[in-house]
Amino acid sequence: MTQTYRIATIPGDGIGPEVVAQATKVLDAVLASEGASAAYTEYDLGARRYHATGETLPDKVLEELRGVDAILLGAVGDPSVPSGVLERGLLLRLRFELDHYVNLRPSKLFEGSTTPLAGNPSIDFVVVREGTEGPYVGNGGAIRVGTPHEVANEVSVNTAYGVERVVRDAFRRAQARERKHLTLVHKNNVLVHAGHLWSRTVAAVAPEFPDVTTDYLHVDAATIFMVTRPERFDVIVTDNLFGDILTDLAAAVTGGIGLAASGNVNPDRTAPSMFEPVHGSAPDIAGKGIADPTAAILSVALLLEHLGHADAARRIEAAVAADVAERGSTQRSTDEVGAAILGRLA
Ligand SMILES: NC(=O)c1ccc[n+]([C@@H]2O[C@H](COP(=O)([O-])OP(=O)(O)OC[C@H]3O[C@@H](n4cnc5c(N)ncnc54)[C@H](O)[C@@H]3O)[C@@H](O)[C@H]2O)c1
Ligand SMILES: CC(C)[C@H](C(=O)O)[C@@H](O)C(=O)O
Ligand SMILES: [Mg+2]
Repeated sequence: MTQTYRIATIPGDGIGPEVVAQATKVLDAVLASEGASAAYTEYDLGARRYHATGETLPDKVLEELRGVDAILLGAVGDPSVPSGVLERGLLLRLRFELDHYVNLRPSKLFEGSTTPLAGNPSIDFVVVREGTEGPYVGNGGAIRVGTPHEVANEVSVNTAYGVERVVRDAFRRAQARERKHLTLVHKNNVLVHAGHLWSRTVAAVAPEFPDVTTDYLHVDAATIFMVTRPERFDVIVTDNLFGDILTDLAAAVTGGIGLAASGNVNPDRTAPSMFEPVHGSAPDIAGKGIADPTAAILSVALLLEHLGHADAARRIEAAVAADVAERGSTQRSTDEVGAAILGRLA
């Protein structure tokens, strides 16, 4: 029987639609070779919809999305919309409502990719970024706005439940990897309330995974090691904001933001997971046809892995690796990169 997956696409803003167009071609090709297919529903969400109707994520759309097998998102955010409106009202709302508590962001240095870290072929780590708590929850406010006496708060929320479930997921992922090493990244020398909850949780869960070694780094030191000794990392578990910042840095040292993929995963499968590049809508290059679609294509690999097609995911990664190895420094268009990767899958 042919399996048809219901895939929702949210191309979004800026370069989002450009990279999603390439990613769906790859998804179709790989699923076809597995005797499966994708039935797409495209959702027009983002700046255009906001200007037309004032909506960011209508409840009806959210309910429809709950019924799909997976979501593929391009990017959200546009200079014509006040900063935060789409990011919070659409992207973060999806992550929170669909309980994407594991924001999975792998970093691998593909041979031949451009990195400031010459001669470091062994970078291969994954950041498990908490996706539903921390300073992202919108627990804040401001008074006397616009006056010299303004006070603005953005309070980080860390629950024992939320920290434990993401820490346990990170341990599981570490256990499944060759090096079996987990690094907690936080700032428990200053953020003592949240930081100590994270540290205690890692210590409490560790005995369930006796073969996994652990260590701890303050986030500022973690940025040093990510540049000077990135090979020391295997699995990193960290909070929502530290994970956001660390994964842009990780992308920069492993071939650039154009290669960095992510999965907003609901490990309990109580709602669909959502896959998207780490990068944003890149207004500076949007519409020029030069965005690198590789991150979106590698996000499709994470999507396939989540749907149980691990071999297909590996084939996409191999096609990307082969393409990156021969890229050199010539600038290619979005279509050319997509076609080259697709060609290697044929
Ligand atoms: N997941 C998301 O949807 C997401 C992620 C990050 C930022 N954003 C939003 O995107 C907008 C722009 O944010 P930003 O400028 O801070 O980050 P960005 O990731 O959009 O761009 C940062 C830099 O990286 C470059 N870049 C990004 N993706 C690229 C690609 N595929 N190929 C080649 N170059 C690429 C851009 O041209 C830019 O110079 C903002 O509205 C922001 O909130 C959305
Ligand atoms: C746009 C923003 C809400 C988002 C985040 O901070 O998570 C982005 O930077 C990302 O990394 O996906
Ligand atoms: Mg980010």
